[in-house]
Amino acid sequence: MVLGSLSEGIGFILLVPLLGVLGADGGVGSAGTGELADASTGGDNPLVEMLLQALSWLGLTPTIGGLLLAFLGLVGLRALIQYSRERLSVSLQHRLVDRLRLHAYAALLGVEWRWIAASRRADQANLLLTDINRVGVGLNFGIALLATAVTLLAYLATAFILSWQMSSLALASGMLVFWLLAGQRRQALALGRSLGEANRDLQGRVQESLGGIKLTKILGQEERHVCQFRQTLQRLREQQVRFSANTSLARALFQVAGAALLAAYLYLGLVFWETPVPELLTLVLIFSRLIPQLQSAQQQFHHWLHALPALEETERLLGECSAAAEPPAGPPGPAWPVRKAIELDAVRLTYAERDRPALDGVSLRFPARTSTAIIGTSGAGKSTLADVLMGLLEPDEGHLGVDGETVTGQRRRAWRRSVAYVPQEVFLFNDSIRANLLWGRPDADESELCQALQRAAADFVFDLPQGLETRVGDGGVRLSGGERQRLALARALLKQPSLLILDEATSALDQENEARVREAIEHLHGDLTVVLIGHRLATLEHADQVVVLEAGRVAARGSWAQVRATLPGSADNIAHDAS
Ligand SMILES: Nc1ncnc2c1ncn2[C@@H]1O[C@H](COP(=O)(O)OP(=O)(O)OP(=O)(O)O)[C@@H](O)[C@H]1O
Repeated sequence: MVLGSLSEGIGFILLVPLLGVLGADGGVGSAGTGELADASTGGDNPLVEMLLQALSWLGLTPTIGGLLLAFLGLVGLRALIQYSRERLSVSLQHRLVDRLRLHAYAALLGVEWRWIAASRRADQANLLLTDINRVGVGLNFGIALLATAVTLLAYLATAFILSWQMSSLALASGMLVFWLLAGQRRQALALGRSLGEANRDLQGRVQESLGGIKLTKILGQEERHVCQFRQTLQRLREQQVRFSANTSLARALFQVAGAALLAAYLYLGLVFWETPVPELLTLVLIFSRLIPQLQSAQQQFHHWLHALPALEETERLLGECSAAAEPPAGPPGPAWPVRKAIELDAVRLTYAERDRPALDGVSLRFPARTSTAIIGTSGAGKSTLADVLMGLLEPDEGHLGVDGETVTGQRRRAWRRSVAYVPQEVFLFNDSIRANLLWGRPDADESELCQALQRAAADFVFDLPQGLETRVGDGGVRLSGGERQRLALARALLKQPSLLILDEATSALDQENEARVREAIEHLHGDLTVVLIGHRLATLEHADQVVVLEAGRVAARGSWAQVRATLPGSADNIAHDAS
């Protein structure tokens, strides 16, 4: 950067003797040889003298041809340096973007579930896809600004050596123009903020409308979505157009101010200070380069300020992620077997911005290798209980324990490796059935995959033309709800968990398949601990223990017969609702 600016400064100083030849001697110095007449070439400027001496020391005769060659060489050197700087800057930008993206992605995955559940997915997607990219672009402008600033310094230093009066005037005027454009810069910052909001809106809109596209079609609301999308796009476009107008206006103001300054310098130099023509022409040349440089600096600063809100937003979200980060996972260890029981001891948990606790002093015991059914009205706290049981949520009070060991901090992540969970809304990756199953256990072989499918009553896979290689589509859209649930159960079983939680996981099954899955679950009896949430009556009757939750509290507990006796009528109603 410094070398490039130096070459530029020296190059312009070399123009002084050249212009001296043309201006003062009216042509070449020594006829025929192209050598310069010594006194007139450098004027009385010590720096020019020094440069000429350095050239002759290098064995180069200060001829017009020699000086022009040296000038060309310096311009070439500067072009090479600029080319390398730009390449370096772009590669730095991409490396920063990739590293920041990876860091943010890992940070988002490592954050507490409570934070994830409370935050907006669109903001996280916007961080990863748009904001971090803007940070990279901002960095590129920042580096360019630094390079321009160094070049500007070199220009100024050269100009000061040639004529300190004009240089001071130029510097003062440049600072004045810069100060006058402060409003434009404030606007660039504000527009950068609004662009961030518009991007987040767009991200949210796209995610929501594509996620709910089926509902949109059923409700016949396509036009409404298009209209909302158009409004969001319009808002985004407005921000971009306003920023572009703001940048163009700043550039135009600079151009006018630059031309006015140049005219003023010429006038003052010629009429008042009687500056020698070669120096004046060099100064004109320098200033005609100085003004575009100042203009570039202003534009780069503008773009940097416009990208700054993205950096602030990235910092804010990463700060939140690090404040809400789960303790580190620790090295992967062996499966965590349950020998005696999983226990909840006086667990209390309240979600943010909620007055009422979702779980209020829940104490339960899940003996190893038995099944427990949890039922309760909607909002009673069943899913929250499941999240605590699998170590996803840390209770505010009380604790989760396995065989007497408290599962907290780092141990929560270790425990989760031994837990499998099948929710009502199954998630499948847009990949083959095989790839989806292998998420359960990456090293499972063919016979283990087949066995898991059999156990989960998912043998429909073998009748598909492409079998395990069948692609399931976005979220498994190419399969029926029941097929998705059975695949998710097969994936859970492949994990060979110590605790299997089925959260309304057979809701989409017909009676025949539900009976087959129930049979599969019954076969698991004695192998692993099973927790069934909100299941059908037939399942409840076979569970070793039934727990009824009411408003976050345990209302009844025992065998299905005991629970019915404790809560006559209401237990039946709840079970009926779940069916
Ligand atoms: N992420 C969350 N943020 C704030 N409140 C929540 C959150 N998740 C659940 N709740 C609240 O906690 C309470 C318990 O919810 P939970 O989902 O555990 O109930 P549930 O018994 O599983 O209900 P359902 O049978 O309808 O799924 C409810 O009042 C619910 O509104």
